[in-house]
Amino acid sequence: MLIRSVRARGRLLTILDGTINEHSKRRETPQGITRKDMLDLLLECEDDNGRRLDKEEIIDILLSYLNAGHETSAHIMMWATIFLQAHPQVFQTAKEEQERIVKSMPVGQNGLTLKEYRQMEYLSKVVDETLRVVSLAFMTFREAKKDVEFKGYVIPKGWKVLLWYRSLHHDPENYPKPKEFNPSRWDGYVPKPGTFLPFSGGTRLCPGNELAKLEISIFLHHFLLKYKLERENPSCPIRYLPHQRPKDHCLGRVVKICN
Ligand code: HEM
Repeated sequence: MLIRSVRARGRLLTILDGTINEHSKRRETPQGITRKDMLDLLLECEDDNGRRLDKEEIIDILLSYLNAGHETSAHIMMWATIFLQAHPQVFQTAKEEQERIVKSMPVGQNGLTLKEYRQMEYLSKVVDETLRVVSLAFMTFREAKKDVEFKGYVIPKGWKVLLWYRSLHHDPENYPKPKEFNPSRWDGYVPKPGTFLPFSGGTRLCPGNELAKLEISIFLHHFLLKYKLERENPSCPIRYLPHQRPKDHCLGRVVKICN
């Protein structure tokens, strides 16, 4: 297992190394770059002393984005399809919203734009509710930079604090009947500060949070309009580590329901 993962890392490093070289060369051509992407920004950014990131540092950042941004969104997409399929009424309401959005698109428009995305009010609640119930990033650590007093206790400087997001999201005082998947609980509801942190908060807030919600919503838009999920073992037990998922990896079929 360890050897395979070291080899896989080696292959990834070769690919990313090639991509960076290619990108750097393209930046030197007369046509240069027409549109900057994340790699351009990483190649350009400097600290206060004018030092730029070296190739190894850029590769580390790209790898951390790849890890942090892939499995997370994919798992939430999977759970949203599971919940939608298990709650036909929610599925129907979300589907009708997407049908309305498609109907209101200007003739000739091919594909979704931000305008349509912003109209996905109910779907956004489906996504938030999925993030809450699943709490994929269920905990993290922080270190106290100075003595901190909290609810009559002192957390001494240097101590590590374990933040258990799932217990926040499943606290019945914040979310009545917390185990229930109920997107309508978000109707007109603004969570109290610190009670909804699927992407963490503060300076380490997930930088991919808006992108994640966008890609999950686009995926669900297409899923709702054209597909359904037929699970092989709908009551399969859940495995919680490293990420929450059915033990059978959600074995089943995604079936096309119309053209
Ligand atoms: C549903 C999807 C996602 C969830 C639930 C999620 C959740 C989180 C959480 C809770 C953290 C903070 C961890 C901590 O406080 O220690 C985090 C950090 C991070 N996430 Fe996400 N994330 C998601 C998608 C993405 C995407 C799409 C990207 C990038 C394309 C991304 C990139 C990152 C990075 C780079 C960090 C580290 C930030 C730092 O340490 O300053 N995430 N994410």
